[in-house]
Amino acid sequence: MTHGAPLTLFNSLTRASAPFAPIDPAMVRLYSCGPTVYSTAHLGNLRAYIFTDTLRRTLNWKGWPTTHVINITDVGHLTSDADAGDDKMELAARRSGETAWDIAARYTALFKADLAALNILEPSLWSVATDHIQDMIGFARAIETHGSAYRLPGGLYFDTATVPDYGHLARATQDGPEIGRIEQVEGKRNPADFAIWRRSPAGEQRQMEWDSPWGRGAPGWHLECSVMSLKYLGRQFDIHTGGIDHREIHHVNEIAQNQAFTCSAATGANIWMHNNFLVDRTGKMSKSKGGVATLAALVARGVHPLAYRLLCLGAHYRSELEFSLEAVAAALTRLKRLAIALTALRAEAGDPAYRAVAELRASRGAAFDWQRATLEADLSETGRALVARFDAALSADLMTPQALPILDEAIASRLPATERLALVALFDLALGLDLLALDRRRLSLRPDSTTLTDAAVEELLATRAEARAARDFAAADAARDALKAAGVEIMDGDPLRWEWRADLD
Ligand SMILES: Nc1ncnc2c1ncn2[C@@H]1O[C@H](COP(=O)(O)OP(=O)(O)OP(=O)(O)O)[C@@H](O)[C@H]1O
Ligand SMILES: [Zn+2]
Repeated sequence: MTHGAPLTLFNSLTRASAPFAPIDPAMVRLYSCGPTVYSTAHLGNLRAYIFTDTLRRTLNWKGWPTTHVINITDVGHLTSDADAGDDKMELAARRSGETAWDIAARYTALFKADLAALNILEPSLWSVATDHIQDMIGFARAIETHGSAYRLPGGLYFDTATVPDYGHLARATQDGPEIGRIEQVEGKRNPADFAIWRRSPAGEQRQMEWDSPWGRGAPGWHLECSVMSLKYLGRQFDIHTGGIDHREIHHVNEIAQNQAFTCSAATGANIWMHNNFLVDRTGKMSKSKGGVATLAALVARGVHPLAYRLLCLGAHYRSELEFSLEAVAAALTRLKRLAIALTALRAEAGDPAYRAVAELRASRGAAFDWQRATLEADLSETGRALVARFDAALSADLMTPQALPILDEAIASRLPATERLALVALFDLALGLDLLALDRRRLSLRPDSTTLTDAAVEELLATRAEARAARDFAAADAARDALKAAGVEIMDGDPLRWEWRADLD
């Protein structure tokens, strides 16, 4: 059963939005290009997964169960997407002195922790590239047998002239096609041809290398995603996602390989969706930039991860989003206001346990039919109208910036508290802000820059209260100033009494 308005999604293949029609309504199949685990994901990378989580939750919200695969790229991604440079993993290993395997394990774990902190649902499957080397060799052999690949001293290369309409995805979305901007290699048949399998250079030993019909070496990054998506989701599945940088090369080459493998014009996925960049004043956020660009760095400043999720939801996924500390601090303030309203609402409603929502983390892509049936059972006409408007916003290519104000409207409405709480729980199925568990205490994170402990704050507050009682205003002011200087927000008359202020310096 599907709910509400028809879901329209923007397809980069056609440059147009169209109503979504699943291949199999009993299971929508979704693949997201995963992280290259050579360093900590930056906030831009994480925007890509907040987008896929919103997509996945929206599909579930509409009543479709999903199988969602995210891969882990732990080999084969070169420093330039244009098929040139070093393998990012090998380079990181050389620089740090750790093994490439240890680096992959560490950054995979950190990436998963970041996703959990952002309340992103676990995919149905994490597929790790180095667990699929034999599959990749088999796939590449098939491509070679079909006449779409040729051997050069450097390895096995894909012949882009052998597939129909090579580069369509990039051209469809770009005025001046630049598909040929790829490493020049002696013997390549076409400028855009790319490596499927890279031989380890003579006399050089990679940490990650395997035997293959084309010599000892490693798979190309594009090959990995073709193999893992088709293996788990079938030769034609519903939706493939990635950042907009993948639209020009990586996904173009995945499509070409899929066509060569299946001997057809089919691209592998019906819909290719791309999130736009998180940018800062200097342009696209990328791993080479230091500073505040990671989730851990935000947390160190006392900014809760869900504030970053809210910031992302406040922009449409196809728009650039400019990151600044001020913007994420404003999102934190907005989240705190929500927390205050929701704490009051829970108290008023008598805290019914919406276990269906609490158990979402384990849902692994189940349709939200169960939760929705429970939560929508007793809605009034006004409540149903709010749900319909929220649904219409989401259904218009995931227009979260228009869905968020409807949440505020529901909370501020004159509906009974239990109904307002049900609406919050419903909307949170799609928004994933963990709204029922939000409280201000949880949102108040101690910035690393502060010199005070919680106990020291309590002590200074007690000193201030005593000084005030004794009408020693100088001492009271001194205590207040010390607290302020250490990043404490004093909230007289508030049951919380104080909280940490995010450090924006
Ligand atoms: N600034 C950004 N904003 C949004 N998405 C991004 C940004 N940078 C990368 N992505 C996306 O993040 C996902 C993970 O990419 P991956 O881990 O391979 O990053 P990367 O290419 O190594 O990062 P970088 O571009 O910083 O070197 C991809 O879908 C990629 O398109
Ligand atoms: Zn990919």
